Amino acid sequence: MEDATIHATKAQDKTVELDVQFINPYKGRGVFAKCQFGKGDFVVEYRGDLITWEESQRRRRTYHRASAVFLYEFYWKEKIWCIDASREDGSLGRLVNDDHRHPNCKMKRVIIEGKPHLFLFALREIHPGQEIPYDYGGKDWPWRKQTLEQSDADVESSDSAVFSAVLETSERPSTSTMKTQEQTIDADVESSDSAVFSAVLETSERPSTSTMKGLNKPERVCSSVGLIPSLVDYSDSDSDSQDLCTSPAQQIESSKTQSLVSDSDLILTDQESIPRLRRTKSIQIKERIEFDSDDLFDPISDNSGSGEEYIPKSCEDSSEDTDGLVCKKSPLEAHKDLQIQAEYSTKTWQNTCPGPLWLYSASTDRSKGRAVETIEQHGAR
Ligand SMILES: C[S@@+](CC[C@H](N)C(=O)[O-])C[C@H]1O[C@@H](n2cnc3c(N)ncnc32)[C@H](O)[C@@H]1O
Repeated sequence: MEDATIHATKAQDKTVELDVQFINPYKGRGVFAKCQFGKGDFVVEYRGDLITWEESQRRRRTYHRASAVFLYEFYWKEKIWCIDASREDGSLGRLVNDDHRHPNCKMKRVIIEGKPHLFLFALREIHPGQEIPYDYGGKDWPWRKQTLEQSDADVESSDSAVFSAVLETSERPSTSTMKTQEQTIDADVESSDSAVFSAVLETSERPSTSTMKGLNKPERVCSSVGLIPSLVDYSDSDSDSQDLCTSPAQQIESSKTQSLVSDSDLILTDQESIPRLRRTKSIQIKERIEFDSDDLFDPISDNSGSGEEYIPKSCEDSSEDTDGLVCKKSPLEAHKDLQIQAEYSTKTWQNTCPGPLWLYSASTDRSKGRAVETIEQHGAR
């Protein structure tokens, strides 16, 4: 634990013991052990901006989904907090991939000097050359639904543009003015081979998400398009001082015995359905400072409210982390982007990737609360 605290305090990774490697275009990069780790060893911190849940929701609405996946939500002091690791800052924790079958690490929330940190600890011995994965939780991650053969086929069918797009670093998106309303897309996305199709968006009031309590089980709208699972770990245990007496390995073992929260505890955020929540214990270290949530807002380079909409300007920006098939803007893919781009006004959008040019336009009849959207193919560029 001392090891973790030292690294967290210095905001340093174990660069001698860990390595980043490009795995494939589908999975992107991953973190690998260069040295042996023992069971219970601190491996890496999931470092980023500590923000409130409200701020994370705001960012989630403005981020491209490739960035939104780096928002890790967790429960602490009866509130949901978030570590936003979307910035490509060279830190390693953000690059650790998911493996729910054979994870060799586990994420633990650790409080150091009054602030929560997310640390990965080894669940067992990790040998040099092995990848460091942990269980992201939930069950809606797209790769978990795919067979190995499917993802291999995806990788093989990916072209060099895809390859370089994944290799490139992703940028923090600028701004967006997307509304916080649910959209139910009534379109036959299966008929995505047609050059032109239109979709009707029906708007509906979403329940207030300012508090978790009292939320009904969300309906899974847009399940065929735009489902973005989240990194979440909502533990409700803040009084874990007894954890100080146990090693991380013991804590990890004990957390495995905790019961899972039922599906009825799922909450819905603006663009996603959060997968099943997990209950884990936290570790408390020298809680000295009472944390003031006002300190947590880090506006970074965020221009929200400028009225500017986020438009992908490159292949990297428009990459789909969910399936890795970037730059192949089929109507289905473009349709997914509609959800990110959708706003209740008239607007146009076009993809910037090689291949056929897809033009998207949307206009809204505000009085009826309906948007009519069109995607049109304009041949190869
Ligand atoms: C927190 S990032 C991890 C780092 C990422 N691989 C990268 O290169 O930036 C999460 C993203 O990694 C990819 N990923 C993580 N685990 C994966 C897995 N088991 N199979 C396929 N892709 C995975 C997905 O694109 C996911 O959205």
